Amino acid sequence: MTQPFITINDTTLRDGEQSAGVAFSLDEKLAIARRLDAIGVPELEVGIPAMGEEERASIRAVAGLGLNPKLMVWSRMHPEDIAACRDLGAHLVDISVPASEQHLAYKLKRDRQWLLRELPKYIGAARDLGLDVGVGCEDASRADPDFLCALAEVAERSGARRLRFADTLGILEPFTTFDRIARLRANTGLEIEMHAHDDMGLATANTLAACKAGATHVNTTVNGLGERAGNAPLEEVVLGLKKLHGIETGVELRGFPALSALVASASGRAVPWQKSVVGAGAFTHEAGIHVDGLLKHPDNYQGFDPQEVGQAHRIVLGKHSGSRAVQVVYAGLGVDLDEAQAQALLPQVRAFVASHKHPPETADLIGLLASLRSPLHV
Ligand SMILES: CC(=O)SCCNC(=O)CCNC(=O)[C@H](O)C(C)(C)COP(=O)(O)OP(=O)(O)OC[C@H]1O[C@@H](n2cnc3c(N)ncnc32)[C@H](O)[C@@H]1OP(=O)(O)O
Ligand SMILES: O=C(O)CCC(=O)C(=O)O
Repeated sequence: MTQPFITINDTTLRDGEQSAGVAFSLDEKLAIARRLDAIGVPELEVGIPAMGEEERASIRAVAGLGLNPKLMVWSRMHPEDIAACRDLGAHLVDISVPASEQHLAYKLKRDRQWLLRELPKYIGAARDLGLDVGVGCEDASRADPDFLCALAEVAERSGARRLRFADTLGILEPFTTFDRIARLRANTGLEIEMHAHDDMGLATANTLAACKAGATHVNTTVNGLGERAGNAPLEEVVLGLKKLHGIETGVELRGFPALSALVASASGRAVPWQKSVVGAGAFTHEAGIHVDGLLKHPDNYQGFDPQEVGQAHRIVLGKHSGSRAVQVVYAGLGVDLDEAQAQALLPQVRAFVASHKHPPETADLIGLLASLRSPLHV
């Protein structure tokens, strides 16, 4: 079943900040929230009130911005945690419940009956605070699917509106994700929110599969920040939904470079060069055949136009360059080279990259040309 629209619930400010060693300042949180709003992200998970007054103050401050996104906070099944969500300006609370036997028995030392019995009172307490409720099924991927359906039934009956399916350990693959979400979809009227982790590099694939199976909401983080290997990256999920499934999110893709740079700086976690969509290398070309093909027609070597995500193709010279690329790069410097001159430069470009391990910059290119034109090379 395909949804025409999926609601992005971005958790950069909650799970993203749980990335080991990351701690946003208040100003950074506000700047990230503003920019997520500016590109049209409709929901933000903004923190954990039980962490203390500083965290609550930051949640109030985000709420005080009066932005468009609905704000969600995260809570354990603790009366004090729920009480800490009072008057923060949040709209929703995700009440996290251990859904697997592993977590029930070895984390909380409880059993299924306890959870089914206790859950309604926490949902009721949160509803009494005027909050909408999502039930966050932690470790849902290892939970008994029948038990998840039972949890969904109790949650729905008790006034929750959403069930979060968390692949807490990032152990699912897309086919299983599809089956698990489709089964839930067939058994509950609740909104279903997919929360994926990238331990096996499948967070985006699992998120897209969940959407195909009937999930209505998905969690993302900018640059894929988050616990361990991170969460499903916002930029990949929005692009994948649009390009692969024709599903809209209302998120403006061209805003990604600035958002990515902001979160990289605030988190102290550089974006990997090869990172899809937002990495510096994601649209950089060196190989001669690719550059030649790209120049003849962009669609020869692009799956989508980089301008759609606020980026542009960049051509650099290197070990795998061909003469066409040499001519184009030098033309960019105002130097016209004929085919023979370009061919003559290729060995020098190769030698440069072999010794420097990076493409020649403008000054290097001028130097290479000068040495070619020096008497030694005539
Ligand atoms: C998979 C996820 O991302 S879940 C979100 C995890 N995020 C975080 O942990 C970040 C914020 N956490 C914190 O600041 C702190 O851990 C706090 C304030 C929440 C709690 O701190 P402390 O009271 O010192 O507890 P501590 O962190 O050592 O242990 C966690 C406690 O929560 C309990 N707990 C864990 N999940 C739940 C839950 N869903 N419902 C109720 N209790 C839970 C654990 O069993 C443990 O309690 P115990 O010591 O009685 O066994
Ligand atoms: O309990 C939840 O809401 C999910 C928490 C989470 O971040 C996870 O399980 O990875």
